[in-house]
Amino acid sequence: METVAGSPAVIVAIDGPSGTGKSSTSKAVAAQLGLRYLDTGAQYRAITWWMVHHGVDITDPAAIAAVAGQPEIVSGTDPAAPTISVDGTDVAGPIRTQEVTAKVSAVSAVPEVRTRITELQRTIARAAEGGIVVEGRDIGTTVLPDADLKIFLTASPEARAARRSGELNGADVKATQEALVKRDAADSSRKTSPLAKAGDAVEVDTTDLTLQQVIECVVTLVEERREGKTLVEGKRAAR
Ligand SMILES: Nc1ncnc2c1ncn2[C@@H]1O[C@H](COP(=O)(O)OP(=O)(O)OP(=O)(O)O)[C@@H](O)[C@H]1O
Ligand SMILES: Nc1ccn([C@H]2C[C@H](O)[C@@H](COP(=O)(O)O)O2)c(=O)n1
Repeated sequence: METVAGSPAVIVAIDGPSGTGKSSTSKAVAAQLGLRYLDTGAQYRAITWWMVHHGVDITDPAAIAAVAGQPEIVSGTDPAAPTISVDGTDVAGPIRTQEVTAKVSAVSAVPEVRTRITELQRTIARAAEGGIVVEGRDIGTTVLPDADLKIFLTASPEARAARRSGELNGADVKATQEALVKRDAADSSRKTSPLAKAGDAVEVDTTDLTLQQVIECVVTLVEERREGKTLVEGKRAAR
């Protein structure tokens, strides 16, 4: 399968803790290389929003599991304008509230939620004929273990908190850092498909890099992988 520009389709998995730059990097890389883009965190936020909206007790995993199949989540994968809706309602704004952020780790730890959302992610990735950048916490390990390229972004908690505080108009950096570290701990310690680096992922520490430098680094890695695929496919065609 080939992209419009004639390059082989690539599946790129980008994982890492919160605030390491996954969304900004993935969107920019996808836009630059003509790939689709999927924000899997937005999907977990969307199902969390639905649970809150329907009065489901977030502290009760059985209650969450019982209704996990009900919401219809739709993700738009244009990197220039990604969208997310639940049951036809645009939830791009509501999923970014403090309430959803505080509850998303508990909801996303429920195995029935993960099974549902993982199936959706695989369907979207399969449909992206020209290739896709998928970002999250378990993409390289669980969702797309055969991805052509796996990247694991890291950054110090201080750098991540400073970035997030800037976004939240000067919010208390210490409180932001505590909230980030708490969410990472919950996401890394859950039993089902925790936040983890795949054994074959390339780790990029973004602490002292600008966003532009990270984007350039990932674009280069994707292009190298594509060149490798072109060579392999060329050899196959010559046989
Ligand atoms: N290398 C960088 N240097 C400075 N700021 C950055 C860098 N990478 C990302 N940022 C900024 O940090 C903030 C968080 O980035 P982003 O949302 O891409 O992180 P994320 O890993 O997707 O976080 P989350 O998992 O919580 O969604 C954004 O404001 C972004 O512009
Ligand atoms: N593949 C994924 C993506 C996200 N989550 C959960 C854990 C995160 O805390 C939450 C929100 O993600 P964010 O918007 O901050 O990227 O969603 C997950 O479990 N698996």
